[in-house]
Amino acid sequence: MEVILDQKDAAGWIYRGEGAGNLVLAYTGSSPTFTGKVMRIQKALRNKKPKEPLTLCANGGSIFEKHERLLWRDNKELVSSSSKEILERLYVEEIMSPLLGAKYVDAGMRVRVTRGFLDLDSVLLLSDHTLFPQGILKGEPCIAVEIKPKCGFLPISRFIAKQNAIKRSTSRFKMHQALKLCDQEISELSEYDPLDLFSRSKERICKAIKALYTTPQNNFRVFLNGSLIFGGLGGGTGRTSFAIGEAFEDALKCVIQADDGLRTNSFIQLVAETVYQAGILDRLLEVQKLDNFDIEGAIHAYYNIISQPCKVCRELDEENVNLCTSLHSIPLDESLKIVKDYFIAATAKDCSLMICFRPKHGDVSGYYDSVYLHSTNQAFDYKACFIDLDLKPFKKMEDYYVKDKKIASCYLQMVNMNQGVNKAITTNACGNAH
Ligand SMILES: O=P(O)(O)O[C@@H]1[C@@H](OP(=O)(O)O)[C@H](OP(=O)(O)O)[C@H](O)[C@H](OP(=O)(O)O)[C@H]1OP(=O)(O)O
Ligand SMILES: Nc1ncnc2c1ncn2[C@@H]1O[C@H](COP(=O)(O)OP(=O)(O)OP(=O)(O)O)[C@@H](O)[C@H]1O
Ligand SMILES: [Zn+2]
Repeated sequence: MEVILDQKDAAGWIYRGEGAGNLVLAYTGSSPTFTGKVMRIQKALRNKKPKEPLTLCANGGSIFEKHERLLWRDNKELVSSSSKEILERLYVEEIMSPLLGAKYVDAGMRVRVTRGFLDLDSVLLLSDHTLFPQGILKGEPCIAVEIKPKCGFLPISRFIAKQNAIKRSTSRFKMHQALKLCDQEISELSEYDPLDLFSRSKERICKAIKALYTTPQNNFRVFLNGSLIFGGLGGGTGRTSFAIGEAFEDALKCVIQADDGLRTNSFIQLVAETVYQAGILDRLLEVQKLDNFDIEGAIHAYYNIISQPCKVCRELDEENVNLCTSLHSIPLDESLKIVKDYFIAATAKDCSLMICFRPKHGDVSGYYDSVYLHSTNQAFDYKACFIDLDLKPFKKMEDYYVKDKKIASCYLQMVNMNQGVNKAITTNACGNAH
């Protein structure tokens, strides 16, 4: 039976979180149809006038513009998507799920809504990944961690210009921190480095989780029974203060059986052990690595696809231009593959991972994977899922190139001025007092 959200279903949906593009509401009502679900609403679509069609049927019914249709031409269903929501769902199901593993991906269900419910035609219903499906073990506490890992590898593409060689030895996340600090998007540098989280070394994974706890920004959140208990709601947050740390330690009481002062460490160990043991990030890393030309190579393939003179080659020095010009004589199919892989990798570099835990009782082997926490002698069931696997707009390619240059040069500037980013925190390379 088709699910339709009606005015009578409007009660019980509460704010769960948001990003740049979407608003997420969680269900707390009593309807079994929506129990354990969240609703994901695209912000841009929310503001459409009632009479305006939600399905953007330009381009013969496809929501894609000309070049996007070319890019994704091997996937007929995707190309013929008539609304952004249909497209997003299909992209997750058809492209990301096979790459990341269906076990870790939830494409969700598109549900029609009546005008009395929301000023929309349809929304996406997803499982609430901060919870275990209801009814299995009622009354058990559920603790979930959300990690936005970002890019976990250093690029090795030969198309990286000499002046950007720093990209080969410093993670993009770390370099981006310098730009964010300059732009006052953050007030201090994160201690987190994705290279640790993706390292496959238990010690480095643990170091990464500790760093995320210390400086969560928009990369780390914790939920208890669906409510946020750590991290920023609807955005980032600064360094963890003593008071926040104490409140978190206290909130962990009902899940981690340890004395005061020891629970947070145990929780960090639990998350690190799970990331290490489950190998969840290994696949994500492989998908991120589909970007093997780096933006400095992929941008040339982009100009091939849009059949326009390459704005980048125009500005390169002689040494770089010779190498990059070669990319303008490759077959169209090759250009399409380079750019398509770049976009798939971009999704994988921007998604988040949710891992939900509940204490396990008895020795029974269950449906879920489990992890053992030595420090407290406790076993937990866990389930993991990637969220926010959105397709990035094709027209963002030029922005990606510009931002990449800006990130590398801002970082270098900071290093040069201060001989080390840490020193830059206090003197702030942008000249702003902090
Ligand atoms: O470019 P980045 O690495 O800053 O990633 C953007 C994210 O920034 P952050 O993780 O804070 O660095 C950014 O996150 P915030 O809005 O800063 O929380 C978005 O996720 C953005 O994607 P989209 O435009 O919403 O599709 C992201 O843009 P894409 O690069 O993934 O297109
Ligand atoms: N299926 C889910 N279950 C539980 N919580 C979720 C789910 N999907 C999203 N959330 C929560 O809502 C927040 C915003 O969702 P999401 O990341 O999809 O938004 P976005 O606008 O795409 O973000 P971004 O700006 O990073 O692209 C998440 O950070 C997470 O806390
Ligand atoms: Zn070029």
